[in-house]
Amino acid sequence: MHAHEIVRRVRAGEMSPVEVTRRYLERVTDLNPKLNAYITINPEALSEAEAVAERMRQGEALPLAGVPVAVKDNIVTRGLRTTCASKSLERFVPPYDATVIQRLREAGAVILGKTNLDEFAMGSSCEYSHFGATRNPWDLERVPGGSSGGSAAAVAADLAPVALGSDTGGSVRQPAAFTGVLGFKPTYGRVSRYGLVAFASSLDQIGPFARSTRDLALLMDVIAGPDPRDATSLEVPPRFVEALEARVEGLTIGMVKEALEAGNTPGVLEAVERFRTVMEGLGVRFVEVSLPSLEYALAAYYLVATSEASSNLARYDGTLFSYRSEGEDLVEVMMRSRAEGFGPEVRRRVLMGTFALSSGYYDAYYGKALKARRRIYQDFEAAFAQADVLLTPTSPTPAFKLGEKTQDPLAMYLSDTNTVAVNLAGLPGLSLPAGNEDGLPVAVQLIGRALEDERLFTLSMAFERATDAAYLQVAPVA
Ligand SMILES: NC(=O)C[C@H](N)C(=O)O
Repeated sequence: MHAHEIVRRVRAGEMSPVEVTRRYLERVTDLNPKLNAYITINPEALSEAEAVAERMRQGEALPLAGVPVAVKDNIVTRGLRTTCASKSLERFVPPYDATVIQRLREAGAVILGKTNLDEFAMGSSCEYSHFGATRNPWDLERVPGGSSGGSAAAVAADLAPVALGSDTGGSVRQPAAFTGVLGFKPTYGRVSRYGLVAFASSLDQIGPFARSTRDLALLMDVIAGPDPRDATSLEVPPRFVEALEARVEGLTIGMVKEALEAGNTPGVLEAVERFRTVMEGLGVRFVEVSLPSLEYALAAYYLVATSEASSNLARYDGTLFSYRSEGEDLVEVMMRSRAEGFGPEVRRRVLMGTFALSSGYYDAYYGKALKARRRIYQDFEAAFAQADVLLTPTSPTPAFKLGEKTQDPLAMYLSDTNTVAVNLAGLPGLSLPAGNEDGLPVAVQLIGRALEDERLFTLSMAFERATDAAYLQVAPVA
């Protein structure tokens, strides 16, 4: 079901929040063994749904009345374990809710469970999880993308109407593309990061998944907005649902030349063309734009992200809340706890980041990456002088097979080419399904100017209305 339908039916008294939650829990029990989308089911989900019903009886008007939400397991939930798919946090039960969780609860949503991810959100396939890989509901031999693969798979298979993920370099958009759902990465600062376990703090943003633009907007209106607990959050009120009714006529979309040149599969290019044709029919103008420094984005991203990660992950030393190993003295305990608590990709990233920041190498690596970041930002500014919104494929290929890239980290990193630049520049990016290739979904990415997030929803809604929206159907889990 769509979240907006649930809200309507619950408010009309046609269904109770408990019935809705029970229905989803049954589906999860049925299908999660095949998908491994959830790490933990919230044992309190039904009683939380009952509490929502009680609030409605008291007359509260709740924008997400009775909507079950799946939450990526790197967003902290009070009393419900939050593992980051890592052995190091396997038993960590947070004493507080992230701001987004608090806002969801206030809005009447029910936290259904915590979804699988690549450990600490580091990966593009959801295979680097201490709890095993998540599978793509369109083809169980394929990955759902990552790192928010569990949230994407859950929404695609309707094991939740909507979900939250986090996006540092594409972790919401790429899995959304691989599973045929909508995924959105807001402008840096529009959604509070308080309670999101930090990976790369200058890039991380929480973002929603849904099977309709309206649901995506409903969620954004609840989770976005300033938060005194996150100094980087911005004083900009969310107006996403309102933006669904705005007009697209007269807008200009810039096709990013470099992203459309090499490496895309035919199905991905067809999806871009299809999107263009549909939108031209609605009066949108298309021009070609260039981002010459896009070729440095991946290198810059993997330096900035790993450098920040090496610092952020220093806290998991076995002394406070993470996995603790044995040892002769404190240093040995810390070293062993980290070596045993972290999986291979996290260790690789911490090593790369520590190296990039070390004295003697700092200027050559981290310093240079910051310069490239600046150039990328300037390229975007120039492109936005010619167009209101930019267009690229979200990912150059549809979902790949399980195991296909785990032995080759570089090949894995390459699936992020089009998404990482958006995080480096702090811009909003929306992935929307626009076609398929051999039965697998493919998607386009819309990139907006900073703080013009809502415009992407206007375009997405127009595309959804103009097409038959059959691409938003529930995945078969086969
Ligand atoms: N975390 C992300 O946004 C995904 C990216 N593939 C990474 O591994 O860093």
